[in-house]
Amino acid sequence: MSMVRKSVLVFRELPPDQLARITAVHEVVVANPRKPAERPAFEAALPHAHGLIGSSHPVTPQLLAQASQLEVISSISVGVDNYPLDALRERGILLCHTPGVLTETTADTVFALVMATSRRIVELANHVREGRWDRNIGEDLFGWDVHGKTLGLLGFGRIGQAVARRAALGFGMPVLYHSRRPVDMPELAGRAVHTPLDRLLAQADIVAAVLPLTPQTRGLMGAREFGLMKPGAIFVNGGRGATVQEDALLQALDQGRLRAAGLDVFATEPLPPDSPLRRHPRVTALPHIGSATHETRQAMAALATTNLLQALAGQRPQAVYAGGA
Ligand SMILES: NC(=O)C1=CN([C@@H]2O[C@H](COP(=O)(O)OP(=O)(O)OC[C@H]3O[C@@H](n4cnc5c(N)ncnc54)[C@H](OP(=O)(O)O)[C@@H]3O)[C@@H](O)[C@H]2O)C=CC1
Ligand SMILES: O=CC(=O)O
Repeated sequence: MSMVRKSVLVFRELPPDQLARITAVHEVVVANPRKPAERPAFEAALPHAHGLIGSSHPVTPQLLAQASQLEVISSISVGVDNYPLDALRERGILLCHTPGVLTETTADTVFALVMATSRRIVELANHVREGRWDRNIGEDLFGWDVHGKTLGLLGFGRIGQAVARRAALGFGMPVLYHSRRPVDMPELAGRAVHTPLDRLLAQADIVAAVLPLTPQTRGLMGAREFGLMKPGAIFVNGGRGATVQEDALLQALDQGRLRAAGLDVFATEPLPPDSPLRRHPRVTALPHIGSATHETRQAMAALATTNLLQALAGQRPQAVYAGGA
């Protein structure tokens, strides 16, 4: 690695072992701009930073304009919707991310939401916790089978395919998927079928979105799309909240068209206190925990640190999303 000491701004907590890898080589400021007390330190360090590493905070073009020395942003996430891609390209700044290391964990989370919504896990656990289990439950509390149901996947990249494997191989579910290009997945040998969006929505019992947020996917699921879903279908989102028009989702739930929704991601995060999604009886809401296990967050931090150090040493980083020479 390069012996030239550069300035690194860590804008989200990093595990100590990864932070130590950076401080061994570079000057480091740790300041999370989401914490008011740390905001001044973040702003003071930004103009000198050669590298940024972190996640969750949107790097706006205005913020980028203050970072005149910047060579690389290393995001501790696979999604890159928090970054101004055009401005980064114009300035030749590398954007690195963490694909692959979080795929299986995020697929587990998506599948957990499929199970939780279909079998009413949270509602029934609360039934016990709140002391309402005083006799055998009746039909009003029965759930719905997952095995054998048709799963419609919006997005069929790394995570979508990992969800499909769980569904098709573990639960005998036929899988339909929507993406711009068909994917050859011999492992599923015809059990995952590339399907136009409208047909997928009309045929799937459970629709799970694992899409990146882009100008094309923003608001993809609106009133028309929820209206095409089977009456009583379930909707799950493990990609990005803003791919869904939340008002339309709520309306589909309230009108009884959708049976339930399982959501790990929201248009605004954390979910605002007055959001009806917080307490809706047929919504299982999680605080964006797709990749949040000890093992996976450690692997993401390690990959992001490697990306950063490689970029600052003038090497091609392991996982570049965009930019650079
Ligand atoms: N909940 C959480 O904590 C997590 C959420 N995520 C989110 O999941 C997203 C997906 O991750 P990953 O699977 O690794 O990404 P990939 O890039 O591997 O997959 C993206 C998929 O989306 C499809 N896609 C992209 N644009 C469109 C479009 N306009 N219309 C239809 N399909 C489209 C792609 O296919 P094609 O290009 O052929 O259209 C591809 O199948 C991330 O970008 C991130 O936002 C990721 C990790 C954790
Ligand atoms: O949402 C998480 C990510 O890695 O992207």
